[in-house]
Amino acid sequence: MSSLSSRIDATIIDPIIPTLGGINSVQCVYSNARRKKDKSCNMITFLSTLMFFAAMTTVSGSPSSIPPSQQQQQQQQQSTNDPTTTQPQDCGLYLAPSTIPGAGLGVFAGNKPYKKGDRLAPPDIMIPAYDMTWHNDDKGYHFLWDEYTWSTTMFPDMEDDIEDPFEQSSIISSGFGAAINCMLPLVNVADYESDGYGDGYQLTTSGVSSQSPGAGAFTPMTGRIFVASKDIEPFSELYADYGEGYFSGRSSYDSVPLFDDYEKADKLIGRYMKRLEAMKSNASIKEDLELVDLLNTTEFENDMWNFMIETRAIWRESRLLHALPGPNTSIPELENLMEFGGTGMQHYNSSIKSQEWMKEHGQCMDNIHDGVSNIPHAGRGAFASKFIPEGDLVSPAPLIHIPDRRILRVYEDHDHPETPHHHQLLLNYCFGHAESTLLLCPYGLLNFLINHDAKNPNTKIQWSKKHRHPEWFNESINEWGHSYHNGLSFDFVALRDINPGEEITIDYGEEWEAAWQEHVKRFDNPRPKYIPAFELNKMDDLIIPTYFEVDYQYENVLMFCRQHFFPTAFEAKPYRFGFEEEEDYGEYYLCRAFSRNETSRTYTVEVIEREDCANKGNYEVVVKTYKDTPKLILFDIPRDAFFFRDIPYTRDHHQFWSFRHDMRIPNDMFPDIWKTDDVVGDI
Ligand SMILES: C[S@@+](CC[C@H](N)C(=O)[O-])C[C@H]1O[C@@H](n2cnc3c(N)ncnc32)[C@H](O)[C@@H]1O
Repeated sequence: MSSLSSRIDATIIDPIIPTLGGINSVQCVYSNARRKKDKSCNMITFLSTLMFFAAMTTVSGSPSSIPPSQQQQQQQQQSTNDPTTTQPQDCGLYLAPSTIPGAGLGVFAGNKPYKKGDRLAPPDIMIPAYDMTWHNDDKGYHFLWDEYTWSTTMFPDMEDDIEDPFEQSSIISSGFGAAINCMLPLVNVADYESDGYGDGYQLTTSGVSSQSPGAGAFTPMTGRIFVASKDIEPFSELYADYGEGYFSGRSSYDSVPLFDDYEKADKLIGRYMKRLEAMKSNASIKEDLELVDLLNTTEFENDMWNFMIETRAIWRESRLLHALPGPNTSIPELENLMEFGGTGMQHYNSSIKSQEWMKEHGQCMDNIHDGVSNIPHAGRGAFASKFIPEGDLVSPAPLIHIPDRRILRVYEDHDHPETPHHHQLLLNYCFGHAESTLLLCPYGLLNFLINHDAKNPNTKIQWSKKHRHPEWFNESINEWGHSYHNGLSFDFVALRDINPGEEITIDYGEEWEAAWQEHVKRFDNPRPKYIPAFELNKMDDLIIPTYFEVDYQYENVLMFCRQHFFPTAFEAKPYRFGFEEEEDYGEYYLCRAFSRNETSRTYTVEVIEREDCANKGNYEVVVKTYKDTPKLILFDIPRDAFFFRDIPYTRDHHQFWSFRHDMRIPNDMFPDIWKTDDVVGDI
């Protein structure tokens, strides 16, 4: 299996907005110097230019460099005080402003250190957004979620979800996966499965069968687990690896340094420091005593460095220049950084916050854990992990905005765009209002899992006090709805004391409740015998029906027989599934059970192929032969030999009858200015 970094091509963070000084400050950096203002300014500008280009063009040699600044050291000392005794509360993970400039919020370790391999959070559920381009009539569209989603190539179970998942789908990994930022050299979080830690992902109906009105109304994909890929100090920012492709493939990240840029930056600093030394000891300069004095000041060294750094204002897209430490970095600081591991480490110390900082800026994210809901038909749910007093934060929830919910419409054909057949599953995980096209979808740990209780909810949503863009409350959706970063947040807040283990519920609103009741009333069990393949595979004692009893290989599910039960030489086309390293990897053949021996629980099996019947919309079964025999028939085949796969687009959430409705934002919370004339009638 390839590495995580090469397989991810998408996720998260808001565009990094480099914070650059203006060009004027570059031109005369020494204007405040006490002596020889004009001469020194010109001289330094000239020398700097020479040195900068000399360093840039002759980058070579090995890195060495920067030490933590004094401020960073203080902060580090604070954060390494005994965390178990000094923390205000026991919290494993925080949401707080990211260390990365312009990246919005990030996820931070709580008051305890994590060891390499430790699990960091409850598993993420994963929501597929499929065929978005096709359903939007192949037009370009704005979808902020694209910045927060992961490539489906990460998730083997997506293979059977739609026909071409790798091209057409992306996965919303709604908890950690959506909240965590990436700083390539400081990645400290790994994906449990993809990075070889084991087998986290799973498909599950969470106890809701396909015969329930809840079937297909929530995602079957869960179990994405994140672990520490190195030891992590308390209050450190957590960084996952989005892969270099994420940054190189998006113009808004043109200035984000890649690994290679940090290496070049290290070499550049090495050359720069050598040149500076050489200049100071230059024989002709040595004769000018006043200039020698000047050159030996820290001020001069800082200004030289600033001259180089502030050229970022000209070469805004230089990843290399952005890999260099910021303005006013002194020579001893550069030396220290190089010793500390090079430019890639420059934000290491600033990524570790103090307890006081976290108390002021952070919101605890780990008050809840996941499980199967107690509510009939509801799927999974969120449960209190600790006692949460009335009025306290249950969970912080940054919001991804979708200015026009019609983007989530799903069609069978495009002839009548005003009457969609269905909606993307994501709709069920977002909040809306009857008089607006706007949807606000919360992310953050397990917020997606909070279920509805109309009568006795223990939690409510309220606007957070920590919005990135509070001004949006006074602006119409047209003014901010297309911003390519998020700006609003909810807090889920306890309506009463909540005991550990209690399921967290909110009221989704009267319209949701009415729609659900109507759905339950009308639900007519459209697939009475259907069981998804991923459930059949888990049933060790499954009695395989023969094709005289049921036709499930023609509808919704395909049945395969594992190769090692077969004679070696015959002509049927084998299928290969999954990744080579996986236990199940191997050759499979489509097959069907012909008869069953009830005593030995073994089967007589025919190997088949399915052939598309043109224009008939179904398949014909061709029975395969072996050498000169008319059919390939195998005897005494045990249950273990059978393996099921879902036919694309047949899982419950693709069924047009599966329930769709957004959760509702209460009227008294919804600003009038966000109401739209163009109200969407269908939901
Ligand atoms: C925000 S999601 C909640 C998480 C969801 N239970 C899951 O397993 O992913 C909202 C969806 O959960 C289900 N749900 C939540 N509350 C429910 C309830 N009281 N009764 C039935 N289904 C419910 C519905 O399918 C709804 O569309």
